Order: sequence, then structure tokens, then C-alpha cells
Amino acid sequence: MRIDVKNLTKRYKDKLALDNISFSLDEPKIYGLLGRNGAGKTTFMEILSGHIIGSSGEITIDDENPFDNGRITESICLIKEGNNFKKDLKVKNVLRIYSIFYPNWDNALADELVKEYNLSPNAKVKTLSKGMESALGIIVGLASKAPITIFDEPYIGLDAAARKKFYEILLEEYELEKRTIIFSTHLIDEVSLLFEEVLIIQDGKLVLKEEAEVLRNKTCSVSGTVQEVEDFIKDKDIIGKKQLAGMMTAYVYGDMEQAKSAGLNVEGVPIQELMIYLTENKGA
Ligand SMILES: Nc1ncnc2c1ncn2[C@@H]1O[C@H](COP(=O)(O)OP(=O)(O)OP(=O)(O)O)[C@@H](O)[C@H]1O
Repeated sequence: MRIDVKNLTKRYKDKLALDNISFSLDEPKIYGLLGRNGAGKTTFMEILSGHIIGSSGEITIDDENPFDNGRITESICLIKEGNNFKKDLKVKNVLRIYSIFYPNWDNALADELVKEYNLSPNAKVKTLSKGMESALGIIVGLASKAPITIFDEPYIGLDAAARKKFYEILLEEYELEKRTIIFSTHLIDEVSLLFEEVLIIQDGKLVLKEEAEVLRNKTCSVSGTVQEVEDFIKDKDIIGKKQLAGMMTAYVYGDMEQAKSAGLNVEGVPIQELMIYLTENKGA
């Protein structure tokens, strides 16, 4: 499904959570939605899921507004950090409710994952540990097979082994059937290899949207004196640059070898570093 965001703004009283952002997600891919605390990620995902409305601008999914739109709602599954399910429901009833709601629901996968994560079908949500409740969210997200599946920090309390299992199954399922997966996380190093495209939000603005492959292989950080770096980047596309005490570091698109032969210090740019860099620098 195609997602188009046009001049989307969301204001909460005096706080601008989203500031006139525009972009499109036009292919089923695994998107990493990254940014610092309070950047506006959850606000965006809530608007996309039709749970809240923007203050101005628009978001459309296959040209339809998601707010209060049954056809679109059954195509989107948003799994949040917590409180996804009513506390008094049993695990098996949570799964039954979602299986009715999502047309592509995969019962066999849900059953397999319930066993994998050792959840007791008769346990009530309120008796689950934080990690088990997160596992239930992950099961619903994966088994929904919703064409747009959104995970907003879905794994509070889940240990490293359980998270690894989640990433493996996510990839397996994705390879079987591509869908749009939007993944918001602060554990960037851990998941960045899953991403096919990365979006970085800072203070409600989109500061980067780029294919992960390009970020991994076609960008580098170059540092040296201000003059050296300015000379090197003058005919290059740059992601950002910053200057400290006569030295400069710039993140650029281009070949590492060329920068090395110009006598500069050259390093790759892990996505986590890039996020920190861009959000410290506000995309300068
Ligand atoms: N219901 C609300 N009422 C008032 N302000 C809000 C509300 N929801 C979010 N905000 C504010 O909007 C801004 C963006 O919040 P949002 O939750 O979208 O950020 P985020 O990127 O998801 O952050 P985090 O990574 O910490 O979850 C923050 O300043 C937040 O305090």
C-alpha cells in the first residue's frame, strides 16, 4: 500500500510534534523510523494508524484518509510499547479478537509463536510479565499479516534472546510475503541490518530519508582541518557537517577511497551514529 504524507503538522497546545513533513513510502519495505525522545515518531505512527488526526496537512494510504476508515484500519496493525490489550482478556481471546479483525490473520503462525514465547493461552493479560506482554504484541503484529505493520518500541522487558527470535521471525515472514513494516526503535545497532530504508525525525521534521544500503555502502564520514574538508566536500552531496576547534567532520555521499587519497580521515557511518549526528546537528 502506498503512504503519502503531505505537509503534515500536529500541534498539541504549544508543542509542535510534527512540523510540516512530506514524504511517500511507496513500496513494501522494512522502514526504520528513528529519532530522539520526543522527536514525533509516535505521533506520526498514531496518525498513520488513524488513531488521531493531524492539525493540518494530510496523510493518505492508497489515496484514502486513515482516520475512522474501516477499510484502511483493517490493513494497519500498530503495536505500541505497552498497553496494547485489555488487561482482563485471556491470551487466547486477544488472539481471537485480532483474528476476526484482520482479514489476513495467520492462525498457524500465532499458535507457533505462542509456543515459541511460552505464553499460556489461558493466562490473563494482567498476569503476564512485561516481556510476555511484549511477546503477545509481537505475535499479534506478525500474525496480523497487515499490509502495513507498525512496531513502536515493541519489546519492553524482552530479553536479548527473545528479541533475536523476533527479528528472525520478522525477516522470515517478510521474505515469504513482503509488506510495509515500520519499525521505531532506540536499539538501532541491534536492528539496523533489518532496515531497507531509514527515516530520521528531529523536532517534528524529517531530516533524512534514505535507503539503508546507500547509507551502509555509499556514505562515509571524513574529518580533517576545516579547509581540507571544505575543499573535499565542495562538489559532493553532504548529509551534514560539524566543526570544532579548527577541525571539521562531514558525512558525505561518496567513495571512501577518494577521501582517503585526499589525505582525510575516513570512516564508515553506522546508522546509530548517523542518527545521533543528525539529531545533534539538527540536519545542518
Ligand atoms: N497527547 C499529547 N499531549 C501533549 N503533548 C504531546 C502528546 N503526545 C505527544 N506530545 C508531545 O509531542 C512531542 C512528540 O512526541 P512523540 O511521542 O511523538 O515522540 P517520540 O519520537 O515517539 O518520542 P519517544 O522516542 O520518546 O517515544 C513530544 O514533545 C511530546 O511531549
